[in-house]
Amino acid sequence: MSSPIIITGGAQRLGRACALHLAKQGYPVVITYRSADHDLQALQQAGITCVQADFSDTHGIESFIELIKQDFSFLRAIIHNASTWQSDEHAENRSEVFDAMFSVHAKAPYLMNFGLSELLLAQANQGKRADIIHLTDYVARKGSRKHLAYAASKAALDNLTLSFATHLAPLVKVNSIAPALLMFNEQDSEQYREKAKKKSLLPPAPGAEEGVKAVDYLLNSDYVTGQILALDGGRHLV
Ligand SMILES: NC(=O)C1=CN([C@@H]2O[C@H](COP(=O)(O)OP(=O)(O)OC[C@H]3O[C@@H](n4cnc5c(N)ncnc54)[C@H](OP(=O)(O)O)[C@@H]3O)[C@@H](O)[C@H]2O)C=CC1
Ligand SMILES: Nc1nc2c(c(=O)[nH]1)N=C([C@H](O)[C@@H](O)CO)CN2
Repeated sequence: MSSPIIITGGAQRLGRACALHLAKQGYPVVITYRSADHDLQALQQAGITCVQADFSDTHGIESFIELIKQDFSFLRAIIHNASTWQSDEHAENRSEVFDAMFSVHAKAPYLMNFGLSELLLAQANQGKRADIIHLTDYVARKGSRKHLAYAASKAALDNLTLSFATHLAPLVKVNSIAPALLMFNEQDSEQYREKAKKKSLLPPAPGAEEGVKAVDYLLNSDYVTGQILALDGGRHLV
């Protein structure tokens, strides 16, 4: 029996696609969800364990860590996918936006990686692969005009990739996947979608499958760690 893979924020979009794909490969998958308005039944029917968790504060993060440590002795991987794309542009309380961005994108991965490292190392000490994957963002290295705290928090997460890769080597690989526009949101206007086409060399919004392929590549590698895998359609050259 394989050890479980944790995917935070796995009830929709990229996290959901990864969870269904990895469950189909035979991994036990544990996803976290924050709000109840998701189709969890389809995930549960696929054999995926769904755990309610909110990483907006330290108590929520530490409660989740304790729950996982109670239920499991080994972990195959942790995929830190949970995220909120919050703008600062019209924020009434920028302090709250900053804290929210850094809690989910940096503090949660930081505390979970330390809190659950024993389970990853136990997996590796059996001679099996163990991985941490941080979902970051192209804007971590470019900055953003409308999502400043978001971009800064994703940059912090990319830096944690470098530190944890060293901290957990050679037993656990730690990498980032840094997408640019992978998927549109339902509310994105036609004008926004058209404008997006000019921002990358390749057609934008390839869909969640592009992220799933990147996760598969990293999980199956034996020589990639401390890397930031850009999925940006050549945006950095535009
Ligand atoms: N989509 C894209 O084009 C791009 C995505 N990325 C990154 O890739 C990853 C996946 O993107 P995408 O699928 O669009 O992500 P989503 O915006 O769909 O968010 C994924 C999940 O994160 C959960 N979440 C948000 N905040 C919290 C929190 N405080 N505690 C716990 N869970 C939380 C949400 O739960 P709930 O719905 O229950 O609130 C949501 O279901 C993200 O890290 C994102 O930043 C980077 C660049 C481009
Ligand atoms: N948590 C999320 N992060 C991001 C999203 C999203 O929908 N949820 N979307 C983007 C955009 O696609 C952006 O890359 C467009 O330039 C960024 N991050």
